Amino acid sequence: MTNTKDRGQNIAALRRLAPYLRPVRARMIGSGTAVLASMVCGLTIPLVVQRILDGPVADGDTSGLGWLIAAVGALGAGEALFFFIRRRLISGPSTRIEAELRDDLYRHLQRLPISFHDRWQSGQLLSRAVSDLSTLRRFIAFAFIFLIVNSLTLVLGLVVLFVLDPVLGTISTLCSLPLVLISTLYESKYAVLARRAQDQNGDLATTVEESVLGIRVLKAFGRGPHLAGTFAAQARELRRTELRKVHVIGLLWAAIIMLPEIAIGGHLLYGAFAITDGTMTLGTMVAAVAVATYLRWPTDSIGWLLAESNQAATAAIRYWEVRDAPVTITDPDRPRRLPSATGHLRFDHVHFAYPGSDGETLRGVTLDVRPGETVALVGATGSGKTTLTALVGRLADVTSGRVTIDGVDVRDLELARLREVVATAFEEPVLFSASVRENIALGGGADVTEDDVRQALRVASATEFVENLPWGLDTRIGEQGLSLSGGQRQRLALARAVVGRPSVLVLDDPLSALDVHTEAEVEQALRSVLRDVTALVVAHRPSTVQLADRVALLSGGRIAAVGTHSELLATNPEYRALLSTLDDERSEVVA
Ligand SMILES: Nc1ncnc2c1ncn2[C@@H]1O[C@H](COP(=O)(O)OP(=O)(O)OP(=O)(O)O)[C@@H](O)[C@H]1O
Repeated sequence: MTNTKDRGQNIAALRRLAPYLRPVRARMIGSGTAVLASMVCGLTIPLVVQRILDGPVADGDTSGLGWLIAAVGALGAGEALFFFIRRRLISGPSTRIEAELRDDLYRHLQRLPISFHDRWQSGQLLSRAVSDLSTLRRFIAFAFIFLIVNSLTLVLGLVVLFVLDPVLGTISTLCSLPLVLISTLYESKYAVLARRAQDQNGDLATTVEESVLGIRVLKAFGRGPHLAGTFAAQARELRRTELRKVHVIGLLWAAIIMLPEIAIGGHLLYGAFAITDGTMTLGTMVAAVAVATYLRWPTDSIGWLLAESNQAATAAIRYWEVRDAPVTITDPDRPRRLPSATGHLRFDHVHFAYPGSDGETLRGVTLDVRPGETVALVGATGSGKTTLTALVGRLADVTSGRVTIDGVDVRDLELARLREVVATAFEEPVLFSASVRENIALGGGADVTEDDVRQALRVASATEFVENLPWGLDTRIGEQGLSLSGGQRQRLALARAVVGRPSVLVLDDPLSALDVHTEAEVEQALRSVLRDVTALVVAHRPSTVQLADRVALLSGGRIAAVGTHSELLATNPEYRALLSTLDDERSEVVA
């Protein structure tokens, strides 16, 4: 029952690839036909050999031998030529399909909400985007076609054997039948192991990725050997699964290899008696053995091809698991226009709960940030500041209530338009493996000019250090900008946020990695930016609070108080207490 269900699931996952195959089906059919033609050539050679043995050799008359030898040569050349044509025809389509599948996966990953990425390990996504898709390419280019062609060749070969001699045909057919039974038995076992191995590959990729990204932490805490132990254990697990796969497929192979040998043995035994009795010619027996030998590859390969197909089905299932993940943050059906945003940002009775969590993180936040105003968001750690800021650019959607810009619910705006209006700089300034210019331009869409980039650098007080980089704006910064200091990365992230001249700027503790001197510089620059935009700034330190016109205190999932820094200091004990801990942390850091 389960087998049938699994097989159904496997086939369904592979059938869903049909739209990708359709545009290249002519080439695929051409490739299949070429390989079939190649095999027909191969299968015909034994029949010519039969003619040679039963004709010129038996009669002692070599007059027609030349043509027959030429025919063998031509068939051999045809076999090779058709095989070559197959390869030429299929390599383009299979790599094209792989690229399209990969493109679509990547595009989908970009559209999936942050909640999806929170749940999924990046290594699992990586292994699906890389190794699973290579498995699918191999399947399309090879296993898929050969599974069909080899089965056809097997049937064709059996027909030839029947024509040569019905008994020989029956012997080979009887030896082929157990193949079906063995393959069915083995298939479900192998499918489970294939899935396990592919998942374990993903886990391994996650460990490698995390340890590379976190290499500083691991070194600083001397935890490298510990993680190496974890990695080795995972690698051993994977090896065990691979060995079990080899064991299962080994049994199948042993059976599959044995069957054609038994058939050949049967042919020789029967043929020897039949020739002695005079009911069979030597040429027929040699031809039959040659055909049976030729059928060894189509038969032997079935096990391997089934393994490849199984692996491909697992890869397809894993691929569709990601592609089927719903895109929950989408463009509205009827987007509203926001011609020129003034940047009036409002949170209106906003509630938010993380999927799967027991309680709400935000329980009715109402906050008004007027055009051009800067509001600092202050709250204890874990109070929901980052969560609240994520709702502005729709990195997550409110559970209830609404966030509006100039009176328009952010969910009613086209996402592209919303993200033009709203720019965010995160606490962790992630930079990409690209030039400084490209990293900054990323924040402003396609029409960012050189002047925009330079202006953004000035605002973020980054001009000087960028000019001092070996190739200035063209300097490639490493993965995550690892070759830059924390403060430099943060300033580039800031430049990236302001380059598109957004109306609403969301800054999640943008000054956390700056030293006192640089902080003062960036703060000064920020003041000038903040004059022109509406800004919501998560503040972890008193100096950031000073940048704001007003301060909002987030506590218990609500805005507990709003006022100027000095008002809140004077009137709100919770704010005072919070600020004093921030002050303490700050002085500890400075000390
Ligand atoms: N992806 C998530 N899934 C479930 N819960 C989450 C997720 N991200 C954050 N939380 C929880 O939501 C709460 C608020 O987190 P958030 O990061 O918004 O707080 P914060 O005020 O920004 O904290 P900090 O000042 O430490 O940066 C925390 O209890 C946190 O554990």
